Amino acid sequence: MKIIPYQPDQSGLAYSVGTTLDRFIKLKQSDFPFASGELSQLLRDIALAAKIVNRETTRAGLSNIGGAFGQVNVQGEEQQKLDVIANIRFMRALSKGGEVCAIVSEEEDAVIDLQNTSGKYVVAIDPLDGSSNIDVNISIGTIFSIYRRKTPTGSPIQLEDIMQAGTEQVAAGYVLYGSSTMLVYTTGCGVNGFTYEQSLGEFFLSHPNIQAPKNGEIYSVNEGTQREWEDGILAYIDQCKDRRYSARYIGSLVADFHRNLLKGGIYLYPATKKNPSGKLRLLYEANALALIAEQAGAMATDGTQRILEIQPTTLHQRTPLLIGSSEMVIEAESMISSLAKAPLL
Ligand SMILES: O=P(O)(O)OC[C@H]1O[C@](O)(COP(=O)(O)O)[C@@H](O)[C@@H]1O
Ligand SMILES: [Mg+2]
Ligand SMILES: [Mg+2]
Repeated sequence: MKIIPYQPDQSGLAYSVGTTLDRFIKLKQSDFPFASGELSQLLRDIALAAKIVNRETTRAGLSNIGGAFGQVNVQGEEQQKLDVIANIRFMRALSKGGEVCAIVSEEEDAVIDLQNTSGKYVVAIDPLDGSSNIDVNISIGTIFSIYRRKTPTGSPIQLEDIMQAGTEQVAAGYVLYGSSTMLVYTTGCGVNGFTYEQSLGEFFLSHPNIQAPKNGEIYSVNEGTQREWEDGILAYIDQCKDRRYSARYIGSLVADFHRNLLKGGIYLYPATKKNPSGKLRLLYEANALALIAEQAGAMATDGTQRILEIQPTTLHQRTPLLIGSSEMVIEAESMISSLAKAPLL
């Protein structure tokens, strides 16, 4: 009988493709020498809620949870039933874990104080992104940002715990409920993507150390709003067309961002007459994706300023967003600054 030693993975990484999210989180905890494991547990709580929301989204067409909820949220947008369900699922997961003291959600007017003064973390979340796509079976997502609270634990939460710039995020991620379900996140040490294996109920590492292409040939913008763009945006999109780039726009930020992150491209949601500060929300849409973009070597700006450096002043603050391959974002930004801003029609 021959006995041979097990040959471990040759990649040189402490983890390899096929590693479960749980195991990966545990291995990565050593990146934070003083970490107590609470952030790791929080990421697991989010992953659990994502699995539940995944279950709800995949059967929405079969049950009575598709369609409008019959109310508008604080932004004046019609809530879908799944917006409300996803919000409940994430709220439950985040409040039960014990690591979180406060939550900012797209679906809640005010900050939700969990009355858990020992919780170290604040979470900002868009529980269901791209919800207008639910009933037509097109990819949707969840976006989250995690901040460490500024004030000491044991004391009531304060405004400064909530109103933190994106640079203060300790982790951020998104879940994409698409042709497969993926969870992509960063803790500031690169970006990793996990694909959900439904029958096993596990997320597995499928996209280790994601690196965004520096350049690309895809532009993503809602061209229906073109009449309201400033000159710099018009000129940049014209140039994309001159170069015969491909136009790709799903209308789910997570899905549009994810495609461009992997393939190379730029996503733009500029200011328009209807949305003079842009449409996307700083705290629970732009910041998380901006951190992921930067960690993957891409960029995110509002046209003049790095998204992560914007100091929020209101909870549901909006921002113009240009995000994606670094060379494309730099070019768009320079066209915006070189062309005098024409007043919006
Ligand atoms: O329909 P528009 O104006 O192009 O807006 C699309 C954008 O709005 C959003 O749907 C907003 O997200 P919510 O569904 O979470 O409100 C983004 O996902 C998307 O990129
Ligand atoms: Mg959204
Ligand atoms: Mg939403």
